[in-house]
Amino acid sequence: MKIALIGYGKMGHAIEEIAVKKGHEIVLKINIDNVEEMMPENLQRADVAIEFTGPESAVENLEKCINAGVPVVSGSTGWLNKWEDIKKLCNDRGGSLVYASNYSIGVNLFFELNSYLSSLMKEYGEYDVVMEEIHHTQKKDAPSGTAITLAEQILQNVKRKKNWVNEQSNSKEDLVIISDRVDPAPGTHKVKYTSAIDDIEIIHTAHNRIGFAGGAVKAAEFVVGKKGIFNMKDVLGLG
Ligand SMILES: NC(=O)C1=CN([C@@H]2O[C@H](COP(=O)(O)OP(=O)(O)OC[C@H]3O[C@@H](n4cnc5c(N)ncnc54)[C@H](OP(=O)(O)O)[C@@H]3O)[C@@H](O)[C@H]2O)C=CC1
Ligand SMILES: O=C(O)C1=N[C@H](C(=O)O)C[C@H](O)C1
Repeated sequence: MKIALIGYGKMGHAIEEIAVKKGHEIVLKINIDNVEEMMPENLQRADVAIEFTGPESAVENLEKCINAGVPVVSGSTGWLNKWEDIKKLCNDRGGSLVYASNYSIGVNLFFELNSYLSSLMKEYGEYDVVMEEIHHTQKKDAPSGTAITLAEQILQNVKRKKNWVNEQSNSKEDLVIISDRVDPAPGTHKVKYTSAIDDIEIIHTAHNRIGFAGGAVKAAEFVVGKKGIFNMKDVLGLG
């Protein structure tokens, strides 16, 4: 598989290492200093683009890939206020897109656990729920994309919470997400249910970026030859 790497930072490097070990070829590397090379004829040399840049650049990069007719796997977080626009563009152009706030298998299993635990907790109003995410200090967005996905799962089930907030709150209706920035934390997510009697806590701790990068390469292998919009549940067959 020929891969265009859009964003050659921490994740771009980790993805390159895994992709090359699996026998894939990196045919284009785009970073902030050579964005002008991201033209259709260059993108079209790849079977798939993998985009990990950041909140400010993701939307434009996705538009370029979709308009060039190149399937794209995006991991950038902090841009989902533009999700509907990207979805429409992808559908209108008959394109291919995989998006996940977190590509690691462990976090995707954790999502299943979080969803199940929150479905149990819908009946037990004596439990409050709070969240915490811990990442390295270079991270540009807060809360993390993964924390938002976890919060949305909880809000779907625990109806006593009305919305998430990224600050301390005295309102029982707010699902509080605390964001901590500590080096070199690759990514820790905690969901804690507390009552006067006991606490129940689930935690996922990434030890490095290998899980995210390996999942993104898996998603790229999955999307080549397919049309439409997919997520990691599709890639992993989690139904
Ligand atoms: N979904 C998932 O599983 C994961 C998602 N992420 C997300 O991926 C994104 C990138 O993370 P990470 O690799 O750690 O960040 P880095 O800052 O290490 O890398 C981002 C890279 O993108 C480059 N860049 C910035 N703007 C552009 C642009 N317009 N075109 C091309 N390249 C550009 C940056 O260049 P420069 O440094 O020169 O600015 C940098 O090299 C973040 O949004 C993060 O939250 C991270 C890990 C896992
Ligand atoms: O920026 C990061 O590093 C990470 N970002 C993703 C997120 O915002 O959830 C995934 C992972 O936690 C690492």
